[in-house]
Amino acid sequence: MVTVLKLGGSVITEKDRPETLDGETLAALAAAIAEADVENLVVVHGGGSFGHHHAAEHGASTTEGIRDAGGVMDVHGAMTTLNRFVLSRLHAEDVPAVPVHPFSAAVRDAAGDLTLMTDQVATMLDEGFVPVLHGDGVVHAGEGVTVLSGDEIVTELASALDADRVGLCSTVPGVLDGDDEVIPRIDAFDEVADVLGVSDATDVTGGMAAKVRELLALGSPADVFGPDDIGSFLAGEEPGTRIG
Ligand SMILES: Nc1ncnc2c1ncn2[C@@H]1O[C@H](COP(=O)(O)OP(=O)(O)OP(=O)(O)O)[C@@H](O)[C@H]1O
Ligand SMILES: C=C(C)CCOP(=O)(O)O
Repeated sequence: MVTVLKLGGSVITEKDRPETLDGETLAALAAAIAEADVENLVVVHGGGSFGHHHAAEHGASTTEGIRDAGGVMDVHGAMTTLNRFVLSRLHAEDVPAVPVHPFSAAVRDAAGDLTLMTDQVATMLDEGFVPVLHGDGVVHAGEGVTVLSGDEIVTELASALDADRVGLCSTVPGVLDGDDEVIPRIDAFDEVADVLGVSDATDVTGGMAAKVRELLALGSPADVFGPDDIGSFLAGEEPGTRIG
């Protein structure tokens, strides 16, 4: 049984303050992961105020690339810094977390289609590690380096590893309707298109609307929930919004 869990950048960082960690929330999430102790867990984290801030400054998105190495390193470097913070909080809870930097393991072709290497992730699981991937830059034929969202990594991993459970922990308790109530289930984009928006903070990968689109394309169910529900998700429940 494989579980893919994304820790949203909006949860583990202060998304409206450049390169600012939300250390307290990250520590609480790490403690919940340690306590649940699920087998075959892959963690992916988003960019928050680390990746999105630099990507926006360089005019980068999932389709618009960066062509200079300094710009690439601003984005990738900020994401590896955030990855270090995530790893160290997990290590503090004795979770056997190890890094995987997607910049060196992925490519987009000229049509924008992604190839992500996942054999190393599968072997890390077999060897008892918890691989920790993250949103990153990705070399993109004809564009230089574009942005690779953690959400896209989640769906790629879920398919490649044939994941049984997929969870996205964001800053909201689920996908919200027009009255800010959690929508329990989404089966089609059109059902919710008018309430879905981008992120409140700087975000180059499309916020909740892009997340729902990406998860519907996965073809198996995924749960979107808030930080208070991570324990419930890891215990096998279905908190928040079930998508697909
Ligand atoms: N209908 C909606 N329901 C819930 N959130 C919504 C909705 N429409 C827009 N949003 C915004 O989407 C945000 C979640 O998307 P975002 O991409 O910021 O999440 P994340 O994955 O946690 O962060 P990151 O992209 O940095 O990893 C919410 O914080 C909210 O601002
Ligand atoms: C902005 C960068 C580099 C990563 C974005 O990943 P996301 O926060 O999961 O959308």
